[in-house]
Amino acid sequence: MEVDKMNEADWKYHGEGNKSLVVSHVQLSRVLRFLKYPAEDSENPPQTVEQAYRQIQNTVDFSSNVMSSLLGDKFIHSGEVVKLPLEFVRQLSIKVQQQRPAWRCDKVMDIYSGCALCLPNLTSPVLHQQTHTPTLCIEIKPKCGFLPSSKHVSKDIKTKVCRFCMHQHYKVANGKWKRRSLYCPLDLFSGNRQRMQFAIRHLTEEPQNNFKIFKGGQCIYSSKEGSDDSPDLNLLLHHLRPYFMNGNKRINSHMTSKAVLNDFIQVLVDALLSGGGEVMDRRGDGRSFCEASLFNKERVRHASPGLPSDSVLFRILQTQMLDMLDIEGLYPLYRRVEQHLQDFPKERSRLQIDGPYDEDFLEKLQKCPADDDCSVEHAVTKVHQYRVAMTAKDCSIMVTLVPSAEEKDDDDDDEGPRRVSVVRPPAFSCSVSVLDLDPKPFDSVARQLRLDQKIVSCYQRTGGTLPKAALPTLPAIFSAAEREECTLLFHPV
Ligand SMILES: O=P(O)(O)O[C@@H]1[C@@H](OP(=O)(O)O)[C@H](OP(=O)(O)O)[C@H](O)[C@H](OP(=O)(O)O)[C@H]1OP(=O)(O)O
Ligand SMILES: Nc1ncnc2c1ncn2[C@@H]1O[C@H](COP(=O)(O)OP(=O)(O)OP(=O)(O)O)[C@@H](O)[C@H]1O
Repeated sequence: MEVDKMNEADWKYHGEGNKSLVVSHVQLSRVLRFLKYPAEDSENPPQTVEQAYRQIQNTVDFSSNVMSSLLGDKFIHSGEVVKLPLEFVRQLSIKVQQQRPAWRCDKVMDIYSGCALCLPNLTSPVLHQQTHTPTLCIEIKPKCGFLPSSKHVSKDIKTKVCRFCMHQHYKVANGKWKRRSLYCPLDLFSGNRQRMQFAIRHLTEEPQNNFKIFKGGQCIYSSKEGSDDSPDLNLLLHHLRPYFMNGNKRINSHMTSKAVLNDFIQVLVDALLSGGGEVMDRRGDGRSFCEASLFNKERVRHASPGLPSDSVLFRILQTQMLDMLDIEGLYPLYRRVEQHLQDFPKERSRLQIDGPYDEDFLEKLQKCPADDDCSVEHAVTKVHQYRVAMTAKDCSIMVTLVPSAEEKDDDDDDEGPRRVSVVRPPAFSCSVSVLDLDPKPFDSVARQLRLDQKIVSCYQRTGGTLPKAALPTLPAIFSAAEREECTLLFHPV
C-alpha cells in the first residue's frame, strides 16, 4: 500500500465501534482504523497530530508488548500506524458518511490528523484460500466471563449474577436495546460444549453488539441499535445453508434450518476450543455459573471440566481475571494515584500512566505483589492490571472459517463397481484472532465505578425481571414447545 497514492475509490465503509471507524480496501486484504471524536469537537480537533499519532502508536505498543504476551501472539495482529494525505481522508469521510449507522453519528471520523492504524482485514484473508467459496467470519465480543469473588464486593447480587446479564437490564431500561439478550458470557467461557452452544444460540437470536457474521468480507448479520426488528435469521440461514449441505447423511436430502444452525454453532464451538493445551478444571470454581443464565443448572453438574489452556477463551478469561479486587476494591487505589498525581503532576510519566506500553510495563504488572504496602507504586500497578483486564473484557474474537476444497470419495478405481460420489461432511480450516486491544485510559476507572453502581441498583430495582416485550422473540425455526422451553438445548441431528 503506497500512502502517497491513496484513492478513496479503493476503500469502503467496513464498520465502527465507539471510538474507531474502519474502512476496508476493495481488493487488498487491508483495513484502516481511524479515530473518532465527539461530533461537537468536529470544528476543533481535540488532539494535535502528534497526540493522535501517539494514541494510535500506544495501541500498537499495548497490543504487541502487553496483550500479545498475555493472550498469545498467535491471536494478535497489532498493525502499524500510517500517515495519510489529508485530502484522501476528507474524501473518504464524505464517502463513508451515508453508510454509517445513525446511532454512531454522535461521533465523527478524525479527518484532521491523517493518522490511522493499518491492519490485515480479518474478514477477508487472502492466504489459504482453497476454494472459490467466500470465507465466513464470526465476530464475538464475549465480555466478562467470571463472577467477582473479591472481599470488597459490597452487593451480594454481584457474586451471583454476572455483569453482562445485569447490564442487559440497565441497557433495556435506558433504551439502548429494545430486547434483552439471553446470552450469558459465563456459559460461553465454561468450556462445556452444551453451555457454549446455548450461549452462541442466544448470541444468534439477539446479537446486539456482541455478534456479527461476515461472508466474503461483507457483514451479513448484525443488530441495529434501538431497532424494533430482530436481524433476519432466515436470511442468515440462506447464506449458511450451502456451507453445511455436504454432510454424509444429507445427499439430496432436505436439511432443516435447525440442523444448519446446529452445525454452524458446532463449528464455531470447535474453533473457540481449538489451540490445544491441558483442559483447566473449573468445576470447583464458584465464579463460573451465573444465576441469570437460563441454562439448566442440573446439567452443569455433569458438565465437562473447562477450557483448554491454549484456547482463545482461556487466555482472554485469564487476562480478565487480572481484575482481582473488583472495581470496588480498586477504586481506593485509583484515588491514591489520582491524589498523588494532583500533588506531583510530573510523576505521570514515571508511573507510565499514559504509557509507554513497553516490556517494563508488562513486567511490573506481572510481578505485582498481592499485599498492599501503601505505596503509590503498588496502587498504580493494580490500576494498570485493572486496565489490562478491562481491555480483555471489551475485546472481540474473530473466527475465520475457510471452506476446504470439496473432496469426493469417488471410489472410481478400475476394480470395483462405479459408486455415486459421496461428499464428506463440512470442513473448514479455521483461524482465530483477537481485535480491539486498545489501552483503556487511566480515568476510565472512575467511569467504571459509577456505571457499576448504576447497573447494580437498576437490577435490584427491577428485581431481575423485565416486561415481556423486552424478551427476545424466538425465530420461526423453533417449534412451539421450544419457544416455551427456552432452556432447550440443540440436539445432534
Ligand atoms: O463499560 P462497558 O462494559 O459498557 O463497555 C463499553 C462498551 O459497551 P458494551 O457494554 O459492550 O455495549 C462500548 O461498546 P459500544 O459503544 O456499546 O458498542 C465500548 O466498547 C466501550 O469502550 P471504549 O470506551 O470505546 O473504549 C466500553 O467501555 P469500557 O470498556 O471502557 O468500559
Ligand atoms: N482487522 C480487522 N479486520 C476486519 N474487521 C475489523 C478489523 N478491525 C476492526 N474491524 C471491524 O470494525 C469494527 C470496529 O472496530 P473496533 O471494534 O476495533 O472499534 P472500536 O471503536 O474500538 O470498538 P468499541 O466500541 O469496542 O470500542 C469491529 O467490530 C470489526 O467488525
